[in-house]
Amino acid sequence: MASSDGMIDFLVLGGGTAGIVGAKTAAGFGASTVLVEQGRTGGDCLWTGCVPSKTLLSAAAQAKTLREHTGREADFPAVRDRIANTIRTIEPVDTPQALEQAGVEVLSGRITFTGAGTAALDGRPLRFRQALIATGAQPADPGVPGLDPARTVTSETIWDLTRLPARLAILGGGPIACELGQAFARLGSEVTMIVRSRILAKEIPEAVDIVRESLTADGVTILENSSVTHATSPGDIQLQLADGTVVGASIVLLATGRTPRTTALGLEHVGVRVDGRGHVITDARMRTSNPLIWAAGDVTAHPQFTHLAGVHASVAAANAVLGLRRRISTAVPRVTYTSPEIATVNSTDGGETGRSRTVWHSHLDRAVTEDRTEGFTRLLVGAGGRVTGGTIVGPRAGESLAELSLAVHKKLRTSDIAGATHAYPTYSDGVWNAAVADVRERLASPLTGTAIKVLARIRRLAIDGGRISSGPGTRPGSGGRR
Ligand SMILES: Cc1cc2nc3c(=O)[nH]c(=O)nc-3n(C[C@H](O)[C@H](O)[C@H](O)COP(=O)(O)OP(=O)(O)OC[C@H]3O[C@@H](n4cnc5c(N)ncnc54)[C@H](O)[C@@H]3O)c2cc1C
Ligand SMILES: NC(=O)c1ccc[n+]([C@@H]2O[C@H](COP(=O)([O-])OP(=O)(O)OC[C@H]3O[C@@H](n4cnc5c(N)ncnc54)[C@H](O)[C@@H]3O)[C@@H](O)[C@H]2O)c1
Repeated sequence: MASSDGMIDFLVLGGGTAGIVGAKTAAGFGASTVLVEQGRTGGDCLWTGCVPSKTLLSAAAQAKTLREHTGREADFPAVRDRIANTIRTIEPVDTPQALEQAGVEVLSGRITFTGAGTAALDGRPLRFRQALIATGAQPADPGVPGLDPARTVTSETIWDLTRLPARLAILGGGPIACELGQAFARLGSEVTMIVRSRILAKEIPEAVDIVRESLTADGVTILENSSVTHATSPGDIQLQLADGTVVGASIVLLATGRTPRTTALGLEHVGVRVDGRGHVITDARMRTSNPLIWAAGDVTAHPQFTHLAGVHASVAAANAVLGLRRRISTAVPRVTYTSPEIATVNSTDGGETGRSRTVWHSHLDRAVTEDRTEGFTRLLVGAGGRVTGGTIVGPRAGESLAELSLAVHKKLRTSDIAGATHAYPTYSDGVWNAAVADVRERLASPLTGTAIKVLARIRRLAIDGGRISSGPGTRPGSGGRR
């Protein structure tokens, strides 16, 4: 909270993941901290992002099983109730009360900067020493002429639908489109995705091919390299595509990317620069072009993930309050929670160097026992056998990713992973087997092969020369010496 002279040490703009983590970190270091939120604390992740979408995916997987086993359809209002319950269960850690308990004063309203060290909260002046911009992002509007707003939803409003759409058209092919598209198809909607590029353009093609096949098997029609020119809606919506195709829909979901919330923040009054798309520019310490103003989360140009929002905000708050020079990690993990999942760390289509080791899940015993052999585990390996990244495709691939993320973050070698025993049979065996394959191949190099032969020869000579024997009284671990 603000000190007695009204000066705030650390002012946080926005109460999503970045704002909450940044504020709690700063208050934990003893800074007088004020967080301002214009709506509900908790942000996109809790209310309209990760939490509802992962619950929906889980409910949709159960709906598919129900239909396959009984022919019965899932009850959409029950799915909505389940989402609301999940949010209610997770919400308490993000409430203003939880923040106040952590020593953060929470103010409600819309904030803008007014000058150096000053801001206005709905007209009320505030003074601060340092600030964190954590105002997030919102769905981009692709601007389709003729689209009926009453039958158009985004990732923010799709959760208000009271009935399952009979025909759902989705503009976009990123993680939002793929996750929600698969979920609604499994719940029983007829889903068509219209994508300007290919789906999941950041992921490697072999991974995307598997997910595309799975989406198609669930009944999703995917129209890639397509764009909508305009819409008409006498009766159902008709989306006119550039190639002449017409897609009919009862509801249209816009999932064409997210725009940072930087307009009307008064950034020009504090010298905070933004890039061409409106993202706040930061350095690797999360400092903006104003050395006393920091930024984290979707408002920056970093990838838009909850885990990055939290970690980057914590780095920003520690640097701001304690004057540290911490830098953000370059290991960036991400998971797309389709079935199967694509889990990746530092691997992008076209951005890979060094060698790769791939274990196809047709050779992974856990995948075989579960009849889910469509995926693979790929390790990217750099100089000296260091793990530089990787991609895993399969059920719960995100869980096996943790080991790869640690390996990349700590610059571990494949021999480190190979040397750690992994429980059998697990999907993590894929990471292990790929690491073992890499080590084996390196051992097969002429130099290492010669060294191994020399060692084996010395051992043989020692046994033949009688210096080591298996006579009675030899203790295990004594090296066999008598
Ligand atoms: C459908 C969907 C699914 C997702 N799934 C995942 C996932 O599975 N895993 C993952 O890692 N990420 C996921 N994401 C992304 C994740 O939700 C975001 O990266 C994360 O929520 C960003 O947090 P943030 O704090 O930067 O922004 P936000 O959560 O958007 O918080 C910003 C806050 O600032 C407030 N604000 C804005 N302007 C002002 C102002 N002027 N004054 C006061 N307050 C203001 C807003 O009201 C908001 O509460 C998903 C996103 C979506 C849409
Ligand atoms: N599992 C997760 O971690 C998760 C899940 C959902 C969202 N997110 C985050 O939210 C961000 C936003 O997701 P997103 O899927 O909206 O965006 P995105 O930027 O990842 O993908 C946008 C997609 O829309 C397409 N597109 C753009 N304009 C179009 C148009 N006019 N017509 C048709 N297609 C068009 C692009 O080709 C692309 O496929 C993601 O980048 C991700 O960081 C993460």
